[in-house]
Amino acid sequence: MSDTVETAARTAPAAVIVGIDGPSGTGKSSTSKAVAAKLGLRYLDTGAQYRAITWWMLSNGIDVNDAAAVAEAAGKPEIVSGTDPSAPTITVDGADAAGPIRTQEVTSAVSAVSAVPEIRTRLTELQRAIAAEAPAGIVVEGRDIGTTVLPDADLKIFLTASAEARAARRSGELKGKEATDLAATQAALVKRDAADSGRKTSPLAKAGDAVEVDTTELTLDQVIECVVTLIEERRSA
Ligand SMILES: Nc1ncnc2c1ncn2[C@@H]1O[C@H](COP(=O)(O)OP(=O)(O)OP(=O)(O)O)[C@@H](O)[C@H]1O
Ligand SMILES: Nc1ccn([C@H]2C[C@H](O)[C@@H](COP(=O)(O)O)O2)c(=O)n1
Repeated sequence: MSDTVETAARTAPAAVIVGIDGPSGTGKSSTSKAVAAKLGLRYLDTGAQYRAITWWMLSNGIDVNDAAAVAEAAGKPEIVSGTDPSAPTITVDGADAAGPIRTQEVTSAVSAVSAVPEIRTRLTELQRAIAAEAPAGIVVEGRDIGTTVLPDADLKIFLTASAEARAARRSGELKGKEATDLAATQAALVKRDAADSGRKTSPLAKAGDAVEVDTTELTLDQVIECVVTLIEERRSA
């Protein structure tokens, strides 16, 4: 090994694996993307993968409430995630799925599809493979990253926020909506959280060794700063 290569190997920080979990609208995606971009890490949105497979089921006429039919089709679509935090991508069988996976139809169906064990096994394997290939490390966000997908992650974060704050954030994304929509948005968030927390296989849950960050009263910049500080502390420990 040349001196230069040897010095670089000694000084380059080891790959860092970060898992960020939490209920819907707590800021997982915004925080994870920004933290990964700041620290030169890859970024994986596992919710986008569950949405993508749900979109494929709906597009192929599979009844998402028929767990046996969903399980039988679980291995069929090819899901590919691009992990550049400044331009994350998701394709299904080669087609760009970034737009279609955000429709109300997919949002309403995704909890049923993601409760099917065969779906979880398939995507958990994919997520572990992506994390293992990230040279400098990766920020992976979802619902079961700390408990199931990456139980040996260097840092686990569990983001929370009040249902009111999360609904207000989501409504802010949909400018021009009436006040009554805020209540409907909150009810939909709470319903999806209950389904995600209540399923048998790898439910939404805080890992025992995760750091909980309540973002209700924090700006997004404050949450990003907090997570960056926690990662730097782990790296220097
Ligand atoms: N601390 C914060 N303060 C104010 N707004 C925030 C904060 N964190 C995130 N947001 C905003 O809240 C909305 C939801 O954030 P984001 O999509 O990151 O949440 P999420 O936890 O990934 O949600 P989901 O699980 O539904 O994908 C976005 O519009 C984002 O800009
Ligand atoms: N690790 C994960 C990530 C997501 N899901 C399911 C449950 C969510 O309601 C849905 C969509 O996720 P979002 O885009 O809102 O982050 O996907 C899961 O079960 N496990």
